Amino acid sequence: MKIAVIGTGYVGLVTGTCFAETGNDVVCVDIDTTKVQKLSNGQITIYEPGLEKLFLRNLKEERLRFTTDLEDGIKEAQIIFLALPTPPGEDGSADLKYILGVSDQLGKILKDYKVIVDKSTVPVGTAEKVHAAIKKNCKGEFDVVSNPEFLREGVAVDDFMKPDRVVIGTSSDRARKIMNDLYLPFVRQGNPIIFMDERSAELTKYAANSFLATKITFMNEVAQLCERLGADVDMVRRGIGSDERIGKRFLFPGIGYGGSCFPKDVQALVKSSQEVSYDFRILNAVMDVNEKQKLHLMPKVKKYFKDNLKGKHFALWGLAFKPNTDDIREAPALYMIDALLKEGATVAVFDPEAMNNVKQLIGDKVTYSESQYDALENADALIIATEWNEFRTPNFLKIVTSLKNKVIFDGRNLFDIAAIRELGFYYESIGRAPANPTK
Ligand SMILES: NC(=O)c1ccc[n+]([C@@H]2O[C@H](COP(=O)([O-])OP(=O)(O)OC[C@H]3O[C@@H](n4cnc5c(N)ncnc54)[C@H](O)[C@@H]3O)[C@@H](O)[C@H]2O)c1
Ligand SMILES: O=c1ccn([C@@H]2O[C@H](COP(=O)(O)OP(=O)(O)O[C@H]3O[C@H](CO)[C@@H](O)[C@H](O)[C@H]3O)[C@@H](O)[C@H]2O)c(=O)[nH]1
Repeated sequence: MKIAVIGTGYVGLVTGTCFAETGNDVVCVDIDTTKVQKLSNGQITIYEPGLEKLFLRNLKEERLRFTTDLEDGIKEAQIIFLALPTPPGEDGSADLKYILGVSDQLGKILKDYKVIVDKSTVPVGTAEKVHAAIKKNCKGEFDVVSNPEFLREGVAVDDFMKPDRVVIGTSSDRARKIMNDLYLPFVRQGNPIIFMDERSAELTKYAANSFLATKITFMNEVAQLCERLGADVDMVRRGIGSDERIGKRFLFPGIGYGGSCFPKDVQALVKSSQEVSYDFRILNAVMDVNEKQKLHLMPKVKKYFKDNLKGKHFALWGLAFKPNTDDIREAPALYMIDALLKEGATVAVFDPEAMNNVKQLIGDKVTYSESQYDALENADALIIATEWNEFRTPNFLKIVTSLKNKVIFDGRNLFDIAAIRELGFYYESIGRAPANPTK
């Protein structure tokens, strides 16, 4: 099939590459000239495990190409995916200016029948708005389909190639058949393509993200209780997660959920609810708890240093909002950095992939280290914000020799309490008793 993908960010690039990988001809369109130039020259623009290999192979096979010219990009396509940003507007609702702007342009250039697919996360009713925006200028035939994307960053290729399910919202039989043919290679292992109406598909995406954010937040509140009641959240997590009705996944407490999706999508669903006079109370609580959770380590840090962080120097491991990505959107680490700097401390950071993005955002407010161990030089304590694998079994001897004090604040519960106690560290984590608290 011939496919166009408009927007070549995390979702667009993965979508375009994976469709090319199953033999389709894909043209990706983006307004960012530098990005299109780099991609056309075989230079990948995001870090996503496994993506570069597929990207290069399909570029070489000429099943994947990039352009800034929308008309050229879509002219042969039977299906046009919109993988455009839907950032929060001033009031927290999803801003549809990119989606509706491109829809408006499409209306002026569509000639023969095409399926326009909302891949972006968009509020209920957007398919109708896209339809109206295209229809305004268009005499040709087209259908608008909602096909929300559920991939996670860091495992995006796997999630896309082997999805738990594909959700397709359409009331057109013609579009349904085309979408079914396109996705068949991805669901051969038995996971379903679930067809529904457009509105239900749009809501499914927000409900999924909000449910997962609620699950994490619930565990973060359980962790708060554990700290106050002398229980261990890891034990409680295992105890409840083995009940199949609850499930083992997404029960890991930490310094809050971040990323480009959960924070904005929970907020957008609350806003959509308000617009139909419904107060989605549980989600208001989720947002409130998560805001506070991002700084959950701060009182512990301040308490250890007797409420005076002025002149203290910290090593911070992990900047990306989660491991295996360079994405720092709404990363809890950034909130920690901000809070530490406000207290008069200095920070040396290390992240395997996200340092350039942080440099672009906050420049020389922190120092950037060559390795996780360089960051420790002369630091008063180590803070861990992201659970990259290389932080899980570090060389503790190097940590001991570089740090001024044997002190670790761990926002992702990486270490075994008994082992770290043996090593003599003062160690604070989430929902577990501190190790060596008297030091
Ligand atoms: N990032 C994820 O993991 C993820 C997963 C599922 C769904 N989503 C949703 O998918 C959508 C896209 O997210 P993303 O993370 O890929 O965004 P992104 O910011 O990484 O990429 C968006 C791309 O669109 C381009 N763009 C903007 N205006 C354009 C225009 N007029 N024409 C062509 N290109 C244009 C930008 O230059 C950018 O390259 C959002 O709605 C998001 O909520 C994201
Ligand atoms: O047990 C857990 C699991 C995750 N997180 C945090 O939750 C955030 C989001 O993690 P994850 O969901 O793995 O990453 P995303 O790439 O943001 O993916 C989410 O958002 C995407 C965009 O909508 C959806 O497509 C995915 O299905 C959905 O999982 C991160 O800050 C994680 O640290 C936890 O704190 N505890």
